[in-house]
Amino acid sequence: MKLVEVRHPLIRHKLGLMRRAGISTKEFRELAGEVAALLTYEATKDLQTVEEHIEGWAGPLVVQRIKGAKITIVPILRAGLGMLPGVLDMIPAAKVSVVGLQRDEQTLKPIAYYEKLTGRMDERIALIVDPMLATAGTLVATVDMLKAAGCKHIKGLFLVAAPEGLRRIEAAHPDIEIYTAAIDERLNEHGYILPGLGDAGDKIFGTKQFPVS
Ligand SMILES: O=P(O)(O)OC[C@H]1O[C@H](OP(=O)(O)OP(=O)(O)O)[C@H](O)[C@@H]1O
Ligand SMILES: O=c1cc[nH]c(=O)[nH]1
Ligand SMILES: [Mg+2]
Repeated sequence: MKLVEVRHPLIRHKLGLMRRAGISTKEFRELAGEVAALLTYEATKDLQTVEEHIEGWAGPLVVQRIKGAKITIVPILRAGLGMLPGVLDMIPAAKVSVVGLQRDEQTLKPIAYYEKLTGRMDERIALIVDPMLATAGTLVATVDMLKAAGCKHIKGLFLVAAPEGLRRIEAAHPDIEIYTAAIDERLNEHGYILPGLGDAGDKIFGTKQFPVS
């Protein structure tokens, strides 16, 4: 499985700010969008371009245009919505395919409750976005969903990933690509990533926060 930990100084700085206890909803949201944009830049490096002949201000010239790659962004509700604006800043014309999954707090198994994919998934590159890859139950179920819809080219963008989850997704779906701002140490007994970010959904939406360590 292609796994890229994007160790760019801007990303490391912004992620460091996100890890502070007591960060405000506004700050967390802004930083989630900014890191998502930087991850998108990295994850789209291999898009192919073609030459296009245009009329420029000083005469004809040849420019580059992205070669017919159709992209759909796949935010996983709810926390994935926090990364969506940053990804759309980079790819404003992308179609958005929303999926909704929530982890059961006891079993840690994902419960799927929503799926609205755009058309022609078999022709598209899917960019899954979710801040946290913990046990990977949510990601495995999402990739299952996308493959069932015919999707063949899948990339996942995460703010933080746990080694346990990375091993699980590699075993289940070795053909996908993962881009993450950080590979953290481990999961705690509640399935939260350490040092992690805490509950990313709660931080993005300003809902209640549990002590989890
Ligand atoms: O890798 P896993 O162990 O499956 O955990 C990761 C999932 O947990 C969080 O979502 P959560 O279930 O809290 O839903 P929310 O976004 O609605 O808060 C997170 O945003 C991921 O989707
Ligand atoms: O650390 C974690 C794990 C799952 N979901 C989160 O929001 N944070
Ligand atoms: Mg949550």
